[in-house]
Amino acid sequence: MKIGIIGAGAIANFLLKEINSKQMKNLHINSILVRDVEKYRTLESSFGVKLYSNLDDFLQSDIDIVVEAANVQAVKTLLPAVMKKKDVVLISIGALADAELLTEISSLVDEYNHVVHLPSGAIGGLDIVQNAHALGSVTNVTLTTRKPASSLIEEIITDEKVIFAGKAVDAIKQFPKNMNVSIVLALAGLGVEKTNVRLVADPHIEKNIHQVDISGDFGEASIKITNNPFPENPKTSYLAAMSILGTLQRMNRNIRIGG
Ligand SMILES: NC(=O)C1=CN([C@@H]2O[C@H](COP(=O)(O)OP(=O)(O)OC[C@H]3O[C@@H](n4cnc5c(N)ncnc54)[C@H](O)[C@@H]3O)[C@@H](O)[C@H]2O)C=CC1
Ligand SMILES: O=C([O-])CC(=O)C(=O)O
Repeated sequence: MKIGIIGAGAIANFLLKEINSKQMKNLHINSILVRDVEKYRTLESSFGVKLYSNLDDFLQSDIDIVVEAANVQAVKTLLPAVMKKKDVVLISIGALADAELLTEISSLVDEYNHVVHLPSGAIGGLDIVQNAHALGSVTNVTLTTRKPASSLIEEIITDEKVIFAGKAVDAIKQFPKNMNVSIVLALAGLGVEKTNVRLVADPHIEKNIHQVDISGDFGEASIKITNNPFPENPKTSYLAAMSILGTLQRMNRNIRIGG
């Protein structure tokens, strides 16, 4: 499968190393869309890719699928045009908290028949939420995220501080680089208005910890993921990048595990 990536940050570089440098079977990154081609020119020789700054040229290049690894704003701006031409894997899923964009994307899926893949990113438990919600009988989904205080706030604190408590739809507005997980969780179940979120800045941790609590007719579940952060971008968990790779690898398989 030939891949085009939007963005050239921590996640994109991880994918370039794992897929192109290690010559991963059945996957190859051919094209990267950036805003400033000169800034990233060395990627061409290091990883054998071609850089584009024009979306149409990028979409017309030799790629089967687009992987977005940029940010929420880029998804809002670029996704409708991408979906008319290619299947897409999104990691800045927070963009879909925007009800208008979600409606537009749903009608583009119907019209152009391209698939939108939403990897589980830095969390787990989406299988439980989706299955438990099959009869619409999930009553509560709460995400509690703890990140190192220095990656969230400038203020120096000695005790942990809750910096957000409320609905997923508001969490992503205030923390677009940290709360994408809350939106994939919401889309899997109760929606962005009914999925509860707490974001805690913790001066005593070095990992990104996500706790997902689910209850409903099925029973109760709690899943805690203690994520190693990316050294290049500590806001981002290593698992988020791995989840893109896993999603791409599973597309080639005919035995589907977990649904
Ligand atoms: N779903 C999840 O679990 C997670 C999602 N994320 C999302 O993934 C995104 C990427 O993460 P990282 O690679 O760590 O961030 P990063 O900040 O290292 O890299 C993002 C890159 O995208 C580029 N970019 C921004 N707008 C662009 C545009 N319009 N066109 C082309 N390039 C553009 C930036 O210049 C930057 O180089 C985050 O912003 C966040 O939205 C991050 C962690 C977890
Ligand atoms: O990487 C993480 O731990 C979660 C994250 O930043 C996001 O969901 O935006």
